[in-house]
Amino acid sequence: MGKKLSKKQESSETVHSQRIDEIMKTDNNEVQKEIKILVLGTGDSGKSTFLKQLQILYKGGFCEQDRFLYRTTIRVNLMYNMKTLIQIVEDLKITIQKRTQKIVKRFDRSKKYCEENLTEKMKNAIINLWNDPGFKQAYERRNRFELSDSANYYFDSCERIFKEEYQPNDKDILFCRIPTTGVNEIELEVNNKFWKVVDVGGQRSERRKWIHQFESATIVVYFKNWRLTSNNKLKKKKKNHYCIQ
Ligand SMILES: Nc1nc2c(ncn2[C@@H]2O[C@H](COP(=O)(O)OP(=O)(O)OP(=O)(O)O)[C@@H](O)[C@H]2O)c(=O)[nH]1
Ligand SMILES: [Mg+2]
Repeated sequence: MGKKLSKKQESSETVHSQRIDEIMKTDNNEVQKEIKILVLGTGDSGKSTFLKQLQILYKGGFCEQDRFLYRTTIRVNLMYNMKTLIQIVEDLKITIQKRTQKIVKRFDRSKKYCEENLTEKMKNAIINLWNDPGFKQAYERRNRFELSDSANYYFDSCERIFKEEYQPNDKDILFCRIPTTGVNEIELEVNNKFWKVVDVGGQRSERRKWIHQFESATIVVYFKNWRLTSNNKLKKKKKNHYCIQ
């Protein structure tokens, strides 16, 4: 009797154990299925650009609402970039044409640009200034200043960007710089696996938030800004101005 009961007990324990094994296997598979990639790096190193590329490659690109939001930023950035380039021309005392000097004097150097500054006059001013070889020379020397590497792309596209019906294409969006505050996430399903890619802000004030993201990270990817290599350190001199140490 006792022997029979023990056999029953044994088989029930085996079933129980098998069940636990199955649950653990399923749980393990679930955990393995979601891979969290934490993207770290200093500001302007290309973290958010990487997420945009993933959006294009795996999520069907950008919706109309996204494009509309980028449109305003691209236009406003374009004006700020020209304002910075004028500052570079002046600071470096680069020779520019007489006709261009007049445009510089009349250039609207607003503290805060918005869509209202997008006038025909502004568009012509940017195109004319950019056509001056002195401005191209200033752009080549931008590494001493806070001017985006993609500024030339937007200056070249000024006519198109100022058009009323302008809708940014994927390249326009990839080049658009918006410093991240907080956390951006994108979830993807690739090769039967779920990937969560987490992008954080790399500006100094944002870095204290990184610690909260490490816990469940499977992979950490660190992006490096080529401008900030040890031989090419940028030291802030005054607002918007950097110099190489
Ligand atoms: N030419 C070129 N430009 C790039 C490349 N990757 C990124 N950029 C540009 O460099 C800038 C990087 O900006 P973000 O991707 O917003 O940088 P980030 O690391 O997210 O910066 P924070 O959000 O401030 O931490 C953008 O203007 C991009 O267009 C690249 O491979 N080639
Ligand atoms: Mg970013």
